[in-house]
Order: sequence, then structure tokens, then C-alpha cells
Amino acid sequence: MPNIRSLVWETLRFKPPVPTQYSRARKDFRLSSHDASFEIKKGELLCGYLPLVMRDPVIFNDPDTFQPDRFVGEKGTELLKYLYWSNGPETGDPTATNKQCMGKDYVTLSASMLVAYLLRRYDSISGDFTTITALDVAK
Ligand code: HEM
Repeated sequence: MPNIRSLVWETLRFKPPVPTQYSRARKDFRLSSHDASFEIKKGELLCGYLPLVMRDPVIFNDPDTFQPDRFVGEKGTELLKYLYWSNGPETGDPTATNKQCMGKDYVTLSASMLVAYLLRRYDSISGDFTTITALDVAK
């Protein structure tokens, strides 16, 4: 299952289903990235563009390549804090003060189960990040 969960997370990283996310600053704060810093004033509207953020080469090695096992193991688990697809990091939880997708854990679990169910139909498959070919259908 770790490989399948990783594949689902990598799919969400590679093509975030909700690409733009908006929010309004609740207070003044400084927003910093690797190479820039901005003063944000309370009430200002912020827009996050996930397809760009999820291809950050400083965080994700070879970001334009679909790597199904990217989130496997200790290093992969560490990367989850940078995986944003639900208006917050994969390691965060939706709460009254954290307006994150409430279905977040259900989404990844049900998608993993669906992929596992589909894969059970085949003894072997091959493919790259654009195509997938069934070689042997399970008897
Ligand atoms: C791939 C599938 C999904 C994606 C990409 C997704 C993404 C998101 C995003 C980005 C938000 C925040 C929207 C905002 O900024 O206002 C959100 C909110 C929410 N999502 Fe999802 N979602 C998915 C599936 C689901 C599912 C299956 C459920 C329920 C079973 C769900 C329940 C909710 C709820 C209730 C909120 C509102 C949370 C709030 O306003 O406090 N989502 N989702």
C-alpha cells in the first residue's frame, strides 16, 4: 500500500485538481519563499497557484517527471509537508481555524483503494508517465 498511496500523492502533486486557491489575510504578516519576501497587510487577497508550487525544483527533485514512488520511505514522508492540493499541507488537518479540505484523508484513501482494485486485475503492467499498458491480465 505505501507505493499506491505514493502514486496517488504524486498524481495530486503532478496535476493538482484545484489549481488556484484564494484566501484573505487575517492579520499583517511576512510571506517568504526561497528567494523573495513580501509584506502582507490584513484584508489583502492572496492567490496560490498550485501547479507552479508543486513543481518547485528546490523541494521536488526532477519536478516535471511523474515519479510514482516519490513519497515512499522516510524521505518521501518528509516531502508530504510540502504537498499542497487541499488548501493546506498533506500533513495538516482541517480544523475550525484551518480551512482545509474536510475530505482530505478520505480522498487519498478512497483513491488508493480504487487504484489497488484496478491493479488487482493485472499480473503485470508497463508504462511511463503518459501511458500505461496491461501486459498480462490476471487469470
Ligand atoms: C480530489 C478531490 C478533492 C480536492 C482536490 C479537494 C480540494 C478542496 C479544496 C482546495 C478546498 C478548499 C476550498 C476553499 O479554499 O474554500 C476544499 C474544501 C472542502 N472539501 Fe474538498 N476536495 C476534494 C474532495 C473532497 C471530498 C471527497 C469531500 C467530502 C467527502 C470534500 C469535502 C470538502 C469540504 C467539506 C470542504 C470545505 C471545508 C471548509 O470550508 O471548511 N472534498 N476541498
